[in-house]
Amino acid sequence: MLTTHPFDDDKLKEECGVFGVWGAEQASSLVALGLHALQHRGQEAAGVVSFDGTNYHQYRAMGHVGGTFDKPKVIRKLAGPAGIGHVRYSTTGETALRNVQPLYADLAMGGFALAHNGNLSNAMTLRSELNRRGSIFQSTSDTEVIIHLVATSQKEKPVDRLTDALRHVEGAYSLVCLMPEGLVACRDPLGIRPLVMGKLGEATIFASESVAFDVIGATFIREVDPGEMIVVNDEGLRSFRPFEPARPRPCIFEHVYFSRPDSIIEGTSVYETRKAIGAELAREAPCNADFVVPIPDSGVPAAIGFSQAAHIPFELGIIRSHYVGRTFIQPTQDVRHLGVKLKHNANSALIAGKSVVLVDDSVVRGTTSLRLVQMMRDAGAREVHMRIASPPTRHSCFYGVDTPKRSKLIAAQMGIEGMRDYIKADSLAFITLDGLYRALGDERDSQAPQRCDACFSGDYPTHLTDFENEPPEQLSLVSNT
Ligand SMILES: O=P(O)(O)OC[C@H]1O[C@H](OP(=O)(O)OP(=O)(O)O)[C@H](O)[C@@H]1O
Ligand SMILES: NC(=O)CC[C@H](N)C(=O)O
Ligand code: SF4
Ligand SMILES: [Mg+2]
Repeated sequence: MLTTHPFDDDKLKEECGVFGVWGAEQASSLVALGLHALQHRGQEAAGVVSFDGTNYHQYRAMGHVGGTFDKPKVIRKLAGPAGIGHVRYSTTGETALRNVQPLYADLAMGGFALAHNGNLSNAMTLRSELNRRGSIFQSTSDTEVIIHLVATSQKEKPVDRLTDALRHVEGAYSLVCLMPEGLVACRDPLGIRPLVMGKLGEATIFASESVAFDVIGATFIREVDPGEMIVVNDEGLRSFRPFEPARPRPCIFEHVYFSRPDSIIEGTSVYETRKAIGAELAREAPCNADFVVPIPDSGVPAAIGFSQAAHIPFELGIIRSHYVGRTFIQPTQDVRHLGVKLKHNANSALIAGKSVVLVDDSVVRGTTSLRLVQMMRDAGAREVHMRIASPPTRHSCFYGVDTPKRSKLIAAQMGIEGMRDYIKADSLAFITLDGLYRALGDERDSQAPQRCDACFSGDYPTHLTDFENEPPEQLSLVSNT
């Protein structure tokens, strides 16, 4: 059986990445490079659709970008000066070729290709209605609902049909589309998922994260604003705001874990923000230890910030193998437990006899913490403390991150002392939600939070129509942070 991660069940499964180009020679080669830089956002599958002025060309495959889109014969077939691409981690619909994006449909208005990062929280409800009215779905992904809403809209112009469609959906969407008017980029009114705009020569580019511009030498221009739709074609660029204005609620977890540290979000380096979070954590939950040890990869910047603020040396007490990517052929059940050492191993010569404070960005099921605390002890650590650079993850995400059900989130099941006991650490502390906002340069407004922080607070910024009948133990709208 193929899986996307050796410990597949234990993880927040990231989200998706989108990329779009208008006005470049062989746009698909830029799309492939951009998707490569966004690979951390989705490793299940990747796809590209290009437009040569007359025809659309498409290619989708399971697995990583490299391995498919590094082949000249694949790129050559994706002809034309415009292209969009997607890397997927599924949130609705199984991991199968029919759900791999960009989705494409020949509509009465012309070709329509769509790449979506996010998740719609009323997709099931809309799908049943559309089914009843005769729509025939080709996939099980929430994203396809948008295509049927565009197809059945009564509006004249293609872009108006898209706007009309999006007025019916709820949840999170950062989209790039190829359609008769050109390349269209759009972010939901709350701006839950990121989307940025750049330039390379005459070409206009959109991407989930700015790091994708770096790899192709493009210049960052600005973020696509929450609720903004931008249409790019040979006549130029047109921006408009077709939705009711709303107070933005961008995802706070992008800063903590999802985005690459070399990306810039909301004008700030993700790396610097993570260091600031680590420093705030050190102030809120100080700890005496010989070393600060990061849990690679994503715990590293927060650990550097913690170490600098606490004046405790930073040491690589856990070494991460670079040969365990996130695509891995799962070993047989009896050797599966050995897998943990494939990714992380103790630097025993450093650790023996020392007290360490492990710093990680988040705890989901607690598997990583449990294994690594034990690994430190096996390596002879005298004391093992654990500090986490986000508040306890107590609620599931419905906006494009594949979090486990609440019943699988360790912090939804027990308090901090219970978790400390479970992972067998000498001490355990999480940054507070207010502390996290402080590290981001804000003071959290508890009546109207400036960001989506629902996985910590339970304060979901949209209706969750499809989940209204979930049992309360799976879904709680009550804040208990
Ligand atoms: O409590 P758990 O269920 O174990 O999940 C939490 C862990 O998962 C993530 O790391 P991951 O290994 O996915 O990726 P990374 O290498 O980018 O840190 C996160 O950084 C934590 O280390
Ligand atoms: N993680 C995502 O953004 C996924 C996009 C879409 N909801 C899908 O499942 O394919
Ligand atoms: S629930 Fe959490 S991960 Fe999901 S969008 Fe909100 S803050 Fe981000
Ligand atoms: Mg990690």
